[in-house]
Amino acid sequence: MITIKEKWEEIIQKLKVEYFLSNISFETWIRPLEVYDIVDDTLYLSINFKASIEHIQNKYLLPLKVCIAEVTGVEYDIKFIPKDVSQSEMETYRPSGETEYKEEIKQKHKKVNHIAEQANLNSKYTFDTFVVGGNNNFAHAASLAVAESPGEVYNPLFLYGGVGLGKTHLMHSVAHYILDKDPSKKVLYVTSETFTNELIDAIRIGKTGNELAMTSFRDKYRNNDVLLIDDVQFIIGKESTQEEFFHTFNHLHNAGKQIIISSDKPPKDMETLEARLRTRFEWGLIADISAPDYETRMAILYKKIEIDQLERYNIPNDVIQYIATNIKSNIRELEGSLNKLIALYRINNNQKEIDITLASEALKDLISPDENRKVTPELIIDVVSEHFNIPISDLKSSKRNAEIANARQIAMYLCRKMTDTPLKTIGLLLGGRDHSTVNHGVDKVSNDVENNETLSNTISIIKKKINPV
Ligand SMILES: Nc1ncnc2c1ncn2[C@@H]1O[C@H](COP(=O)(O)OP(=O)(O)OP(=O)(O)O)[C@@H](O)[C@H]1O
Repeated sequence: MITIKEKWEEIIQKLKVEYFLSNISFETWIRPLEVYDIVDDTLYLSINFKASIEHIQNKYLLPLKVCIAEVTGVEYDIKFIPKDVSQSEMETYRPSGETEYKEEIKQKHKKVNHIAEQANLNSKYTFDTFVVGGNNNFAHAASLAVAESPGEVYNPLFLYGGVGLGKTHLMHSVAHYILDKDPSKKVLYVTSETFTNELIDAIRIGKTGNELAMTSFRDKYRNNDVLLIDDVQFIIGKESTQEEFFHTFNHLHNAGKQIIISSDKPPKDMETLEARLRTRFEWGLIADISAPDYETRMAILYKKIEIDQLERYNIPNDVIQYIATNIKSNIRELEGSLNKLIALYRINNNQKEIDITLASEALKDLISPDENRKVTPELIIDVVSEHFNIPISDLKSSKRNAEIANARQIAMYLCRKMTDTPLKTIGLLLGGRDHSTVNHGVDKVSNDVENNETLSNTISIIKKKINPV
């Protein structure tokens, strides 16, 4: 309590700076807040007017939580109460009974988690797990503003930046935040690949006389309060997809629904994007995410250690610094190297110490950001695994279920088409398969790709991920 009171000025000044509060907002809403009491993990803040509670709750609850946690190191639940509340009234603001309260929260979480899953959201991608640094603070503040007032402030919100820098993480954070506040909101996250493939299917089925296919496609995408489209660069050059997306966009925008888009570049640099879509993308706010600086990389590594409970490995500081120094331009790789380090340590039955030597072994296959990305079979297998969200170990295993077998054959096909690697070597890299199995896989995908437009779309997207140039 004393710490919070002592640090209160520091906390609210941090909030003002980091969340770009105007003087007026700061003086009206934040300055009058006072620390009233702390009970267990709940911090009670008093407010001048009862009527302002809802507004402050909606606008400033999360920023306050974040700043208090950053300054004091403690995450509190926050409750706002009117300034002149009496002790007996105070009880009405407290949770009625600890057990019922916890049960209520648990049930709410369960319900929201289920809704988030249906919206295709990754439960790990929230504002709480997102590290804010100089590279992303503008995008973060914009995302938070959209999360607080969807459809009202920046519409669309267009996030762009290089591979693995947190665009998807931020989009999902906004969606989780909105659902947490109001689980009745309809939220949908899709990649532009899914949008394109579903459109291709709807058109194909429509041609067989089934008119409902297109209607249900449109219902799915237009009947939302928040639509998130990831990696929109992959719809470029596909006329019918751009056309349909244009109408989806207009429909949602006219209805005041929030659209969030991510891309690897800003609209002005998307050369073959139709002009009418480009202008629309520029209507709202465009925010970029760049590569993180050293301090942010360190903070991300520490956050990951905390979230994945890796403290028990006692990873020395110089090892963490070594990773942060060497992996500079892709946060996915930053996280990957930490995972690889732990995997190496465990493979060696915890015999080898976690030190710089082990770390350099873990990092040796990672592409140096300064070098041009060389297309190797290893890289292809990596990208395919990530694209289909299937672990590399499954691609190499003897598992034969359709999803895995399909991804494995696509990896074979791409290794053959994009590199000079002999069939035998591809087979070895994919779990010791013989060259005739690889040959069969390559032939199968080569044939299917001729007749299957969704497969062809998927493969062209994976190719761009492997070699963006
Ligand atoms: N600021 C951050 N704090 C914590 N984790 C982060 C941050 N930025 C990215 N990450 C993590 O890095 C990984 C890659 O991020 P994400 O998938 O959001 O990148 P992306 O920009 O969407 O990449 P792509 O261009 O490949 O779609 C994720 O695991 C994400 O949680």
